[in-house]
Amino acid sequence: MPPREWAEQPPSYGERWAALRNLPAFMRLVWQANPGLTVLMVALRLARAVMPVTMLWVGKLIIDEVIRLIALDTTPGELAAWWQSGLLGYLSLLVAAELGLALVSDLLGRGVNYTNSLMQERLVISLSIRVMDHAATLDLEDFEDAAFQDKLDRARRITVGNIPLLNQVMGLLQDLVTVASFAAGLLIFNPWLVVLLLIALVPAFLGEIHFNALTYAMNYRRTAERREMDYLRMVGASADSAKEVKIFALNDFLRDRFADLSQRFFAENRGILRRQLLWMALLTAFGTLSYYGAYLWIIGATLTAVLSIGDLTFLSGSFLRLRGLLEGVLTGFSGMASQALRLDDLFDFFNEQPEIASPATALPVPEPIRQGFVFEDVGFRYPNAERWAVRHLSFTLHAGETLALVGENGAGKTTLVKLLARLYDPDEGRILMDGRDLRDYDLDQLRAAMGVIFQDFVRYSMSASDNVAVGRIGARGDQARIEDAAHQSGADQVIAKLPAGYEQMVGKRFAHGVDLSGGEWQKLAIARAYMRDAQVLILDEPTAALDARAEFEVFQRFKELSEGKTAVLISHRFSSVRMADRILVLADGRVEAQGTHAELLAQPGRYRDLFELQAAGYR
Ligand SMILES: Nc1ncnc2c1ncn2[C@@H]1O[C@H](COP(=O)(O)OP(=O)(O)OP(=O)(O)O)[C@@H](O)[C@H]1O
Repeated sequence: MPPREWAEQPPSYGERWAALRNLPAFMRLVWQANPGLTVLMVALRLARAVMPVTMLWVGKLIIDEVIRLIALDTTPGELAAWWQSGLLGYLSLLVAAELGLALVSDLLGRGVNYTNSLMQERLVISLSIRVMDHAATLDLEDFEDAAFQDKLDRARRITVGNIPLLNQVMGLLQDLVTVASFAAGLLIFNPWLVVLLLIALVPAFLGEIHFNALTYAMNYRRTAERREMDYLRMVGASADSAKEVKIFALNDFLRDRFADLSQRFFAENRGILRRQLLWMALLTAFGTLSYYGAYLWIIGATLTAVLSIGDLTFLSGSFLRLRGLLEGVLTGFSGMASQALRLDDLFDFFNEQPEIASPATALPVPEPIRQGFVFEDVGFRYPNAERWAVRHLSFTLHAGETLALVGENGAGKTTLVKLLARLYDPDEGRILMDGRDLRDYDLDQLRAAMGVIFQDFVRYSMSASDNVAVGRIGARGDQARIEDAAHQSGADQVIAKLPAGYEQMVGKRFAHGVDLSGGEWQKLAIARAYMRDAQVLILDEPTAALDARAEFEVFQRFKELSEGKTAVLISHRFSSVRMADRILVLADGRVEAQGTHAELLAQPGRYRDLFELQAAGYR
């Protein structure tokens, strides 16, 4: 996929037409969303497409027949006499046919709407699921990359609401068949009529494409701003930020920033719209002149008896419809091209492949892990970051031991944990598990063997029970296990106070949701670690909001329950850290010192300094 340099310049005609290459893939998505419905939708459209010309032709036959009848030498005066004369047989047949066609056409129209709406829903559901599934396979690194976020954002925008492209493609197919049927009718009379029509329309068509391209390019260029606008709108009016917005009186600041961005957007948009107005008015006037040229020929040919009155009505009817139809087809085409261009975003996103994946022949993760993990001179730098988050990091995490990580903010503790869980791969050095590179193992099994609770764990707006169950979502139905996990983290006491207990919706996002305190959320999150029951348990400071006693208890219990398991805990509280079998002091992304609490206190250094600082605070 070419990167989008369009940020600087609008897509060319070529690029827009090239985007139509996405249509087969798009129709495949439609087909996969529901094959039966797709067939029905196409069949109804095709049937509907040939109705207008058929009806107009029958109309022409009716007029010619009426004119033939009234021109007869002996015509009855009364309607009843007409009826009895037996002359109206053919005419009645034609009128009945016209009525029948009108009824069927109506029914087909409703059928088309029905299948369309259903198909829309199906497609939105199926695309949303695909986007979610695919996003789940991608690397964490991708999500931290702004360009990727823009891409994801655009892909997601396609899957929310309705997907105009489906209607456009189907409508266009229908219109094209209708146009072909009318054009065939015109050809019978005079091929030049068709040529005249095309000449009238092409300039307007190109104009339309051009302006669509400009608008798309502008929207594309402004993805980042649009994201910021969405963000401002959200921060300005959301439950999560309401508290701070009030306290800091941020509303005016947020609103002005939003207004400023949207004003720039608006001004640029208006510029394009004005130019479009001018050009399109000119081009359309040119088209109208050509139509009326054709019209003059039709009138002349009828006066000179080249055409019958029936032919005249058929041709003028065809002309009127064709004009509308062709304009529709051409604008439809250009609209479709710009929608198809947006599909590039979706397919780009689907083409994005994760770098962190299982190797072709993956090793199974040993059970139990016998030796543990060895970091060998590991270095890692976040994408686009100048600084190494960790570098020359070497240490061993023995199977079955509890290791604590301490260090000041930014020392690299969380990064170490992310590397251990293979959310990232090291840029330098390697990490071994039981003597083999972590990258050699099956990724799914590796992740299943790890239970990590991060400091910024997710507060799911779901039931309390589900908030625990996410630790091992496969066991969601196992209430006893959920309650046991909640008991071990102390979350059971939090849940006991909720009006609906385990079924209580927590979080403020939905009606009836009960919000929890920071510490209460943390207890729910820590229960996930017990729910998971993984070989390696990692708590990355999810206890910061707990009071000292609660944290002590959490870690005490964690230590007991992780007996024989490999565990890593990160905390800034020494009362908790000292429980670990071994402590690693990190500074500037490397190991500065290690040992037991007693050993580290016995030597001068950062650990003793920090410990004494904290102890002094409590005295
Ligand atoms: N997603 C990220 N993108 C870029 N840089 C990052 C990212 N996350 C962390 N860093 C940087 O990497 C370094 C190590 O961060 P890390 O989160 O591992 O520290 P930490 O020891 O866990 O800190 P804390 O005690 O504050 O949680 C820091 O300099 C930080 O700024």
